[in-house]
Formats: sequence, structure tokens, C-alpha cells
Amino acid sequence: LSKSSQIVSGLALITFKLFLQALEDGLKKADADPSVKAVMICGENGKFSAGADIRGFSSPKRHGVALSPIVSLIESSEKPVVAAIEGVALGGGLEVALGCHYRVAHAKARMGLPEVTIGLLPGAEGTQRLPRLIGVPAALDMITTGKHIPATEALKLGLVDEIVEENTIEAAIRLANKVIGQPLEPRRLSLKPVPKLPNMEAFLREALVKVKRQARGCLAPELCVQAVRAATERPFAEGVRRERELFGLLLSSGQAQALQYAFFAERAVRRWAAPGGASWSSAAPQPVRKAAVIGLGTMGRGIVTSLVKANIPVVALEQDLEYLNKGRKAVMLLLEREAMKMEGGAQTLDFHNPARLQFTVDFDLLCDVDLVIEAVFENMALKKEIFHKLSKICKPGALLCTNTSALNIDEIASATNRPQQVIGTHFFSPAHVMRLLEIIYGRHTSPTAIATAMQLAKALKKVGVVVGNCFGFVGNRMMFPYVQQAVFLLEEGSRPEAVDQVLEDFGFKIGPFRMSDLAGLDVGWRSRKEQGLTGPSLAAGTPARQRHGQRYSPLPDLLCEQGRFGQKTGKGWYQYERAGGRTATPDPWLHDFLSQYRDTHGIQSRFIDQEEILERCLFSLINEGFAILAEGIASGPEHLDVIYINGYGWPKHRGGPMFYASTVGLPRVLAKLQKYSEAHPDVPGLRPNAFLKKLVAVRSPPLKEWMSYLSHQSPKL
Ligand SMILES: CCCCCCCCCCCCC[C@H](O)CC(=O)SCCNC(=O)CCNC(=O)[C@H](O)C(C)(C)COP(=O)(O)OP(=O)(O)OC[C@H]1O[C@@H](n2cnc3c(N)ncnc32)[C@H](O)[C@@H]1OP(=O)(O)O
Ligand SMILES: NC(=O)c1ccc[n+]([C@@H]2O[C@H](COP(=O)([O-])OP(=O)(O)OC[C@H]3O[C@@H](n4cnc5c(N)ncnc54)[C@H](O)[C@@H]3O)[C@@H](O)[C@H]2O)c1
Repeated sequence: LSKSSQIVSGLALITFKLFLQALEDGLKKADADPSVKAVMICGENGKFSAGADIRGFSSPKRHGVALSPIVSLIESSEKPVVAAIEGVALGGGLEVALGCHYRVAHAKARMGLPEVTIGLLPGAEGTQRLPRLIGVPAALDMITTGKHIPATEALKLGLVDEIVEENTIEAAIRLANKVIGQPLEPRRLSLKPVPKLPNMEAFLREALVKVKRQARGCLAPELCVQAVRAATERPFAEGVRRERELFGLLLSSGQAQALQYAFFAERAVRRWAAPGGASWSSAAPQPVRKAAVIGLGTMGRGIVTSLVKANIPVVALEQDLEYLNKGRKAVMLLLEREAMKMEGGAQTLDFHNPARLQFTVDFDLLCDVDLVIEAVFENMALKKEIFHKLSKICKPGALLCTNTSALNIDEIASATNRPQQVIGTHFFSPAHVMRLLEIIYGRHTSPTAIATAMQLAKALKKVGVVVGNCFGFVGNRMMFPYVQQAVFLLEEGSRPEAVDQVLEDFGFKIGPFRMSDLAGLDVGWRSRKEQGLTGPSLAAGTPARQRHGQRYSPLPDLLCEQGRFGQKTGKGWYQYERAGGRTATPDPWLHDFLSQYRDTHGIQSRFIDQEEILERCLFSLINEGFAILAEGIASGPEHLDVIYINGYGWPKHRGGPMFYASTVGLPRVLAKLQKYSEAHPDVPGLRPNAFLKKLVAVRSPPLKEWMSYLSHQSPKL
């Protein structure tokens, strides 16, 4: 066989120029050699290809990258070319395979065109070949979502000709031998017509509406539909021209840069570092063979679900039988839904087995777990009581985690005999859905504890981000000034629906007032009462709109006093169809209430434009981000951005708040903050942070250099 076929070996991750050259040379050599009867293309180290090097797209020297001519060269070969797909065939890698006349895949291989997720579209004729091979609906689904499909599904779709359990390369060579001499014309995808649909026009129109709705301002999915539409309307060569045009538009849109930054930021945060030199490279995680969750309320039930999905046995504990039964029902419902979603897949959920999931009110059952996640009410005294109990009951090596949203990890740890094993694991609601896990180390937290929490995040398929300990940590701390500005804007004349609209148009999944109604206004109210900002502990004579000499808005407290807790009570910043309803409608009662409030406090209502709403909310959040970086609470701006994208619905195509600030331009952010701060001198959140000022003073270096301008040595990525 070595005489009749030639292996042109690609790389798992294309070192693009080198790979393309090798492929071209190999193909030309094979074509010219009469002793070669067929060609097989495979990857190295069990991986076909992850596509083009993403870093190359933002490199000034990107022009040389031309994959299309190579794909055409493959397809036009007079000798059969077979792709042997192992591991992954993604992006440009799959486009190479689509140029081949046959495709053989290993059963464990995955295939996809994920370009849309990095703000692009398949740019090497993939949008034109794939619909010809598997039809428009399936191709459009793959191209607009970027999802990876398993080999079994690829076989069903007709994307591959054969799947094998064992040696893919041998199978591909066998196939190559079998097809030598057979006509190649029917195997050249560029010559095939796109399979017709009776309602193609309506189908494409609906697809466009759907992606526009889901994409919320992200351009790539929309342009993917346009490229596939071109495949249905134009001859192949013209479709390719259209694909190239659309690719160029995306490449220069700025969104591609933001999404590619987010891709690398998510990977960079895995390389965590903490003060004292502990880091991902030196610390090893402990195994977590069994876990426990304390408190089965909103968060605990999602956390249990997440652990069960990750195949980690769980003990779920509540304070009494009534709460336990309520919690058990809620967990079972979530798990049943998850099991339904997974039906037909390779994995099943074993949650009826008490060895995998046990419900109890008995703390003694936690004696053998490797890790506990506490998710009880946000109350320091209660948390300390629980941690004290845990340090007596749990085995010496067990890690004690708290899901607190803001409280001091060191104070919680002080209630235990093992502060080095206490760590914050801050899940986001709903905990079985949201990808973020904010991991907070305290003064005594050991590197092993951090490594174990990071390993847990990975097992739960979440993005773990390691940060330092301060009130609200990173995410919530940045959220406070954002929400505060939103409320101040209402005092000054705006309405919840106007503020939400601006931020949702910016790309947030949900604006601050809808978010607050969803989370429950009572949560913040309880916390403010605990801080003495409102309620019975507020000192008599405190001005209604001032606390500690700073501006304060009592509006959220007043709503809570009226029993308006948001969705759960059917009324909050909006009104809902019923208690627990989800459809927010602007509420005339609230509008009247706001007018009366302004009258009471002598506030002159004014029209507030979209620009001011956007800038005051976002720039105050970003300003807090600079404070967090300057204090060394996070190792770099990437951490803040990954937190915001994965935990707070920040639009990924805008790259996260700190990336966004860099695209707006730091001088502009600074100038605007200065302007708003002058207008509102009693609002510290608008006062430009010294680190931001410093960066502007040194001419706004690129984001990746920001941390080097801090005088103290904060942990580096
Ligand atoms: C102006 C007119 C212009 C007209 C121009 C027209 C012509 C242009 C021609 C362009 C041709 C386009 C070709 C093609 O359509 C485009 C592409 O192929 S884009 C790339 C598509 N591929 C992807 O998006 C894959 C991304 N990667 C992944 O999904 C995962 O990494 C993985 C491959 C599934 C592996 O996952 P894991 O095992 O979990 O590993 P990691 O994710 O941690 O990755 C390990 C390591 O590798 C780095 N990496 C992975 N993939 C890439 C990549 N494609 N490029 C660069 N680097 C990659 C990753 O960052 C990790 O490294 P670390 O960051 O940790 O250092
Ligand atoms: N709700 C959110 O969106 C959210 C998001 C992130 C973090 N958090 C944090 O997660 C924690 C839990 O919040 P939640 O919203 O799930 O609260 P919740 O009120 O919905 O649930 C708390 C649960 O803890 C149980 N509990 C109380 N005392 C207990 C005890 N002694 N032993 C066992 N169980 C006990 C209660 O019975 C209740 O079921 C808080 O610290 C909160 O700040 C909440």
C-alpha cells in the first residue's frame, strides 16, 4: 500500500503557514508521482486539526493565510483523497476534510465549524461545501452555533462515510484502496447542488430571525446565515466570493477581536496565581470522591445537581425535615430535567441510588466527605456556627467551601481549626447552568485548597477564576456601583424599563432592574440591614439619601417595605402576571411612586439620554475593576472579563468590561468619569480610580501590559 498512497501529515493545531506548505507540497508530489494511486490525510498525535491558529487573525501578518486554494487543490486531485479524522476536526481542519473525497472518523472524534464562536465564519469554503454535503438545515445549525458534533452524529448526517472503533488511519487506507479507479466527480462537493427544500426562502428567513434574536448584537451568526444563503442562491464560485467578503467584514468588525480575546482569557485564567508564590504550576489538587452540600435553597439545589451531573457522590443536608423534603423535591425535579436533556446521550444520571445522592439532616453523615459546600442564608453568625461544626465533624483533609456572595472568608475560616482548608466557591444562579465559579482564597487558604477548587470547577464543566478576599469579591463588588448608578438614574428622572433597555441593547442578557427582580430585592435588603444601612439599626436622624457622607438611594428599601421583592411576589421594579410570574411589564404604580419620591425629596426630574445611562452604569463598574486590579484582588483584567462574561451576562462579543474599556479608549473612560464625578461629587463610585489615571498618564498601554504599571507586585497570570 505504501506505493499506492501517500500520507500528508498535518498538525493537531495548525502552525498554519508550515502546515499549508507541507500539505500543498505533499499533494503536488503525490499527484505528480504515477506510483501513487490515492492520498490519505491525517493528523498527528491522534488529532486531525483544531483549525487555523486563532492568534494569527489579529496578527498584522495575517495576509499570507490562504487555505481555500489548498482545499480546492485537494478536491480537484485526480487521485482519491481520504481524510482520517481522529480527535478533533474543527474549523479549517474540517474544511480540509470537506475538500477530501471521502472521510473516515474514529468513533470518539468530534467535528465542527466553531468560527462563529470567535466572531468569524468558516472562511475556507466551509459555508459552501457543508450545505451541499449535509443539507441546509443541518449545515446552518452547525455553522451558526459552532457546536462540536460526535462522530456518530456526523455519520447520521452524512458528514463522514464511515466510523471506526480502532485504527482510523488503517481504515482510511483500506477505503482509499477500495475506491481507487472509481469516478471522483460525484465526490467533489463543489460540483454538487445544494439539496433543495420546499420552503427554502421561508426557512432562511426564519433562521435569520432566530439567530438575530439569540445573538443580541453579535454579528457573526447573522453573517453565517448570509453565507449559507449564498450557497443556496449562487453557483459555487460566486458563493465562495460572498463567503470571503463576509469573512473580511467580520475580521474587521472588532467583535472577532473581542471574542478571540475572550477565548484566550478563559484559558489564561486557568493559570492562577496567589500571593506568596502559590500557583497552578506548583500546587496539586486533592481528589474529590465524595462531597456534601449544606442548605438546599436556591443555590444549594443547583450545586447538588451540578455535582451529581459530574458523577460525584453527594450528601445533601438541610436544617430540618420540612426544608429537607422541600429541597429534595426541588433537586429531584432539576435532576429529572437534566436526565431528560441527556436522554439518548452516552452518559446517564444515577441519582436514585442513595450511594450517589443522599438527603439528610444529620451532620454526622459528613464525616467521610472530601469537600463540603455551604450554601445557607447569607448570615455571618450562622456561617461561623456551621463551619465550627464542620471542623469538628469532617475528616482532617476535607476542604470546607462557602458559597457566600460577599462575606469575609477569613472571618468564616476563623471559626474552624483548619483555616488553610477554607475557601470561597461562589456559584452563580442557577448553579447547575451558570458557567462561572469564583474561587476566593483567604489569608490562610492553602495552594492545595485552591488547586482542588479549580479542579472541581473543571469537573463541573465550569470556568474557575481565582480571586482575593474583599467585600463582594470581584463580580459583586463591580456590580454594586453599576446597580447603584441604575437606581440613581431613577431618582433623577429615568424609569426601570428605560435603563434596562439601554443595557440590553448593549448586549446584556438582562438589564439591572429585571435582574434585581429575578434575584429578589429582599436579598440585598437583608444585606443592607445587616450593614446598618437601613432598618431598625439605622441611627436616628440619618438623612434619607445619605450614608456616611455619601449619596444613598433608599428606593430599593422602600420597595421592599411595600412587600415588592420582585418576581417572587409578583411586583418589584416591574409588575408580573402573578407571584412567581416571569413576564415583566412596566408598572404605572411604580412610575407614580417615583414621581412622588422625587417631589418628597425635591429632586427636579430631567430627561436622561441613552449615552448617560450607558456610561454611568458601565464606567462606574469598570472604575471599580481598576480598583480591584490595583489592590491585587485579581491577577489581571482577563480575570474580571471572564467573570463578567460567564457570571453576569456581559455580551461576549464585547470582550468583558475591561476589554471594552480598552476599546472605548481609557482617556475617554477617564474623561467621562471625571465629568460625571464633578456632577455627583458625593458618589465615590464615579471618582476615577488612581490606576486608571496612571494608565492614561502613560498613554494607555495595551491591556496585556496594564499590570506591569502597578507599583506593587500583584500575582501574575
Ligand atoms: C480583509 C479580507 C480578508 C479576507 C480573508 C479571506 C481568507 C482568510 C482565510 C481564512 C481561512 C479560515 C480558516 C477557518 O475557517 C478558520 C479557523 O479555522 S478558526 C479556528 C477554528 N477552531 C477553533 O475555534 C478551535 C478552538 N479550540 C478549541 O475549541 C479547543 O481548544 C479544542 C481544540 C477543542 C481543544 O480543547 P482542550 O483540549 O480543552 O484544550 P484547550 O482549549 O485548553 O487548548 C489547548 C491550547 O491550545 C490552544 N488552542 C486551541 N485551539 C487553538 C487555535 N485554533 N488557535 C490557537 N490556539 C489554540 C489553547 O489556547 C490552549 O493554549 P493556551 O491558551 O492554554 O496556551
Ligand atoms: N440566590 C443567589 O442568587 C445567590 C447567588 C450566589 C451566592 N448566593 C449565596 O448562597 C448562599 C445561599 O443562598 P440561597 O439564595 O440559596 O439562600 P436560600 O434562602 O434560598 O437557601 C438557604 C438554605 O439554607 C438552609 N439552611 C439554613 N440554615 C441551615 C442550617 N443550619 N443547616 C442546614 N441548612 C440550613 C435553609 O433552610 C435554606 O433552604 C448565601 O450565602 C447567598 O449569599 C446566593
